[in-house]
Amino acid sequence: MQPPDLDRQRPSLHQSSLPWDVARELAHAVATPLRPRSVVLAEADGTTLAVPLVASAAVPPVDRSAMDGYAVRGPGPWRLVGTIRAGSGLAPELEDGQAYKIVTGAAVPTGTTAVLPDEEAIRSEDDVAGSAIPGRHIRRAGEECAAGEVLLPAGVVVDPSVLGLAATLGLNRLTVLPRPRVAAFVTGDELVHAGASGPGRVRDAIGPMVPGLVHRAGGCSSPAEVRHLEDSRQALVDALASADAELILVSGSSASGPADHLRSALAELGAELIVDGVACRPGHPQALARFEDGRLVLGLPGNPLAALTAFLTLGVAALRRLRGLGLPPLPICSVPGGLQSHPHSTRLVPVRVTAEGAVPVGHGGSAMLRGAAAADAFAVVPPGPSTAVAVRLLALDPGAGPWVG
Ligand SMILES: Nc1nc2c(c(=O)[nH]1)N[C@H]1C(S)=C(S)[C@@H](COP(=O)(O)OP(=O)(O)OC[C@H]3O[C@@H](n4cnc5c(N)ncnc54)[C@H](O)[C@@H]3O)O[C@H]1N2
Ligand code: MOO
Repeated sequence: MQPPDLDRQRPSLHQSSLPWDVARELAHAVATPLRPRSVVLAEADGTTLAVPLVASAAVPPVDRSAMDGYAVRGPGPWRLVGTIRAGSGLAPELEDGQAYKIVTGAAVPTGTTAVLPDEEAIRSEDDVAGSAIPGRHIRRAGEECAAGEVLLPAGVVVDPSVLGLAATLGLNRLTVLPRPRVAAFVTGDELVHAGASGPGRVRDAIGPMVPGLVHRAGGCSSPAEVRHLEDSRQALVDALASADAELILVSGSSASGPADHLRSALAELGAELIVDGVACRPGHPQALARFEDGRLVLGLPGNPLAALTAFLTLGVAALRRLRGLGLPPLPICSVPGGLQSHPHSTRLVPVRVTAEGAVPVGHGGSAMLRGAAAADAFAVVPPGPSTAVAVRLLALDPGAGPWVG
């Protein structure tokens, strides 16, 4: 049974639209951080540390050579007594006047007073001479950290350097907030997934954007998870009811046309509509809803640029909270030529970020991606009667650091 009156009972989008900043903050506030779990390092990239990263032992664990050369004891010349390779165990103690040939990173024998680099060594058959400054070229045990030292606080995003550090510490697993799972559905009977657009056929431009956006925003999805749904409320209801993900994206179906079923499907499933339109251009029909079980549904407008701005506005905010992260302030940048404000809506204008400031690239209409493809960020132009000469930047890459601009 379809409840056809649900759409008519709604206030118009213009009445229910929230200011852009309010909508973004709300999307962040309504999400609940995921539960921490232990994952192997290979699965931890992009997750969030749930507990501080603590050194279980000193790094390095022993004094090591920082150069290929000779571990020596006392003043030279030294008699060569052996060779220490990268995988050699600890060599016997050095005595005054003795030297070992050694490679970078190998443990220096007890008693070593310095390492003499190859290029500073004067070699003869069994001896080596040169000027070895005491303590030079030895990486001391505990130089990087002592046992028990807190290296990173909880809340840090795990990136390749964190993974390398964890491995250096001898860890095999990390306790993290995992990447949120994101399911995605594109709707529209006119959509095709190969070949060109034409009368009655529109090439899907949103599906191909989703996996990369989701990954950069710290979620996980795969191309196989972007499913095309026929334009029917029942198909949408079934897909929403069974989607096993913390965030569900639905593109199209967000406005008030005969095939726009998102809001009525959400109502039928008892979802709470949290954002019902955002006062921004493009992207104003975007919506965010929450099921009782906590799953969030983000309605992306069908126009591709509007879908992109909606994901970067509400989707990224919700994902950050699911990952246990705050909503970072957006960097501010000057606009040399100024950008005209809209009287009631926040404008999101594709710009390139240059040394001179933000430069609009044009082609920022809601149905076109040409501007976004050439841009680094959206300039966030607040509503009002004026021309903005400085704007906040919403990065097109949601994984980019806050120093962008
Ligand atoms: N009476 C009203 N009509 C519209 C309103 C409104 O407030 N009142 N808002 C307009 C705005 S703004 C937008 S944005 C769109 C949003 O429409 P829907 O989310 O319902 O999406 P559709 O109607 O399915 O499609 C709109 C447009 O985008 C094309 N499309 C859809 N999906 C894709 C895709 N995956 N890849 C490429 N292009 C796609 C679709 O063919 C349509 O041309 O509504 C306005 N109308
Ligand atoms: O605001 Mo629509 O989202 O113009 O494209």
